[in-house]
Amino acid sequence: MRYAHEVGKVRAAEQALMARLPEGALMRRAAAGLAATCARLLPGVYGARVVLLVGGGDNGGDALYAGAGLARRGASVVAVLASDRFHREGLAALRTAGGRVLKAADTGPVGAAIEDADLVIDGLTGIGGTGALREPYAGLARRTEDIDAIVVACDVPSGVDAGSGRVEGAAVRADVTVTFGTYKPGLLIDPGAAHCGVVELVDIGLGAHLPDPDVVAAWPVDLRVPQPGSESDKYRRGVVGVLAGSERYTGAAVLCVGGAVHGGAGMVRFASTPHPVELVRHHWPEAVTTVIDRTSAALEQVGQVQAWVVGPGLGTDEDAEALVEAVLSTDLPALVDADGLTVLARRRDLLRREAPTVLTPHAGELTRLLGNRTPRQTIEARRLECVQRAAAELSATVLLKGSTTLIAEQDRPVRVNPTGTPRLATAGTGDVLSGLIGALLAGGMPAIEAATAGAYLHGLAGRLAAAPPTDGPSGPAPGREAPISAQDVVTALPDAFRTLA
Ligand SMILES: NC(=O)C1=CN([C@@H]2O[C@H](COP(=O)(O)OP(=O)(O)OC[C@H]3O[C@@H](n4cnc5c(N)ncnc54)[C@H](OP(=O)(O)O)[C@@H]3O)[C@@H](O)[C@H]2O)[C@@H](O)CC1
Ligand SMILES: [K+]
Repeated sequence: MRYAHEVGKVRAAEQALMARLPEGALMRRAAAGLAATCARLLPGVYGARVVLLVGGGDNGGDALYAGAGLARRGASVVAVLASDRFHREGLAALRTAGGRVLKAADTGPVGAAIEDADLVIDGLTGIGGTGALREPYAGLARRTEDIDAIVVACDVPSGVDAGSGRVEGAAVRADVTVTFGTYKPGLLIDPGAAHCGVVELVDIGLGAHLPDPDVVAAWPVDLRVPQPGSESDKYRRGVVGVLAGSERYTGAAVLCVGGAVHGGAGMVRFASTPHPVELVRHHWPEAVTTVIDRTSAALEQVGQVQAWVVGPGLGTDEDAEALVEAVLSTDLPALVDADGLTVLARRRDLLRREAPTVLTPHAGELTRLLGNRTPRQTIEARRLECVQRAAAELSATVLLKGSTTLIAEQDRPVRVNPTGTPRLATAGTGDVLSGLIGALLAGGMPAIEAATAGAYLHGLAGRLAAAPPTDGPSGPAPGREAPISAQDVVTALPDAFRTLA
């Protein structure tokens, strides 16, 4: 797992630790870690051309001390000061080590130094950055685009909001981000995450002073999907019931059952109106299908299951509402998606239940679920805060889809899915995800684990479908990317599961 803490908690931990250390010791630890990474990235430190972009706070101080360290090892270091304020001891250390200093206003020399640099350290803003970068910070951040130098962000790429990953204007795109003490949420959540490059964590001794994390990113070793044992039969492995599709919308049902069939359940039961049932039987003969009378919404017709998935392509009429109500009246884990969420937006009373409920909205669906009080754009810009609020308000496990999928449950760290790909933003992939998570729920996984593993496997399947590994001289490597369909994601799910073994 990668653990991230809110900025306030990072600061509190730093205060507690600083109180026990000599003045400036923590910054020097951070700077030493930063300099060590830079030294590793350079072919050689002696003679390397290094530019420091230095803001007015301690992030700039880190960069100055790291630059001083590199200068002492023979690098040619130039600091560019973005503000009249700067870390005085840091600048003095750099000067003593032989570093040179420019002001951001010296645009000619600054531009030339950045163009010629082998490595640029971005020390403009760290956890103290707020809102869109102002000038001259923004201009300096833009100057790092399309340059030959390796760009190393100090703690957080400047322009990225450390707490949320929000990017409101210019922001540095780093090759490597060296972060201190713990990850910050903005390093794990897009669009911020996409600005970080490779993230390296430098231990500065904060660990003992940090509380439980606020955000965690799951890695394959953390995911425990149910494995069939020798005693398993199809019923013990779990049966998932899928209620999806309607005479008008049929594809969603086929894709949702596809996700469920590949999710490791012992059996998939599918129930709908005649046309989707016919199509599902054709595509997935392994599913047990039932034509149900939508008006009665009697789930006994479908047979015994251990978890329900309801919603994709279901429609939003009264019959659909009756089905959602029937599912949420059971004492079984239930996942509600797509049209089911539109129904829930007008029937939030149905969420009052004991059994686990997983909701899988995109930003627009979450807007409706939250009573249209939070516009879609706000949800997209403040994904972390909104998913936490939704989980608390709706008393459910909420998986918010997007370029970084987030999964929240009340009083637990928010899970961040690290396997997303923009290729997954295509029709029908959400239906595959809901079927997949439903199968994992039926297999007995707790809701947050099922949602986390489902999002991980789904994202990975998308990546594998877009770029299947090809054999190269040094073993399998990702091939070139191609556009993918939701069906391709279904087909790649077994390969995604195999990576967990
Ligand atoms: N505390 C510790 O023990 C340790 C802390 N460490 C390091 O300190 C960092 C935090 O330092 P920090 O608190 O000084 O804030 P920081 O990120 O430098 O930003 C403040 C500066 O940015 C400026 N600024 C802000 N927003 C802006 C904008 N939109 N556009 C333009 N400018 C903007 C703001 O300007 P002002 O508002 O003053 O005009 C001010 O000058 C942390 O990330 C880590 O690197 C490590 O050494 C480990 C030990
Ligand atoms: K920075």
